[in-house]
Amino acid sequence: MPTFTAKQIANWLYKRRVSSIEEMTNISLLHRKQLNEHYYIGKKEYLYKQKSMDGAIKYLFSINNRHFIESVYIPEKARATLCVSSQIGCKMHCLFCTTGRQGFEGQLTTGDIINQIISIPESASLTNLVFMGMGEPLDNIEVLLKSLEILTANYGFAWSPKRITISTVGIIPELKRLLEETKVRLAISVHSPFHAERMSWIPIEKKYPIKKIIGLIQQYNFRFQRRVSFEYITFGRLNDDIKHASALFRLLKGIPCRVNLIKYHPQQDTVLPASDLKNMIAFRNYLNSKKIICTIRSSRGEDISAACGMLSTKKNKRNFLF
Ligand SMILES: C[S@@+](CC[C@H](N)C(=O)[O-])C[C@H]1O[C@@H](n2cnc3c(N)ncnc32)[C@H](O)[C@@H]1O
Ligand code: SF4
Repeated sequence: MPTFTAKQIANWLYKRRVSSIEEMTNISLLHRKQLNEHYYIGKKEYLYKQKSMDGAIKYLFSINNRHFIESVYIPEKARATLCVSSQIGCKMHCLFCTTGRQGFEGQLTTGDIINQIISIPESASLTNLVFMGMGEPLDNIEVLLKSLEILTANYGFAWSPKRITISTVGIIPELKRLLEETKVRLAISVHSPFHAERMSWIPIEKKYPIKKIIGLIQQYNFRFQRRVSFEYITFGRLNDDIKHASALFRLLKGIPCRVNLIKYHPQQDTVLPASDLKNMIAFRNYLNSKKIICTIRSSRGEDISAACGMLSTKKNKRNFLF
């Protein structure tokens, strides 16, 4: 096919967002027939949705009719964010995370990631994307990079990379690729400034310690356009005291960043205690006094198990397997 057909196809897929090759009417009949012989458009409707009292909406998608993933639409005053999944389950087994408890069931494809964005009714109103749904995005790096290209390229959605945040526990070689090959925003899940403690909650700390992750981040410039933030779940009497706040300050010293304190969303068979708001406020105030911008992130969608770390599609196998 002539080179310009690629541009036409991208236009039909990413700008017009068609559901079938037949709809690509400026491509010749012969070429549409050839395309149909080798390809299909992976646009798929969601299976089910649930709305939270706070307005967040959780969408359930089927993957190959055998697995399930969830995405969460979060409307706010001035923005509308979609929390996207990058894997079916997760291999990282973080102690506090329901997705981690589900275990790993498979990788998503680039199509599966893009489909979450284009197949929700609120797609056109989205202003931001956060890869904070199911899975560890850097553990699916090729697919992540390809998705980011489609989202930011002129031939694709042409979004500014400033509108996209990748949240990660910090897999160092892939983190380096993300930093080198894209300009998206970064959110590092820290949760403890201490090696042994972080390792007891996030097993990958053994291989990729937070100190080394910070060492890598220090090599890049976050002073201007690009932003890095650090996510910190507060667990009652475990990591929510001033000793931790001061160690976190020393760890992050010199990096222009912000810290987001996250309320712990307990799992059914909870093993960790949640923190008091009083302690979270004291922690935040300590970091603010040290000139690190720190905020307490409000939880969204907790009543429908859509808040950070609550996504799991284990139960859907019973309800939706055909
Ligand atoms: C589900 S993860 C997905 C992205 C990536 N795998 C990561 O860990 O950063 C998104 C955020 O939710 C947090 N999280 C996980 N379980 C949580 C829980 N039970 N309560 C609050 N936040 C949780 C993670 O630490 C992370 O900051
Ligand atoms: S917190 Fe992130 S990396 Fe850890 S198990 Fe959950 S999804 Fe995976």
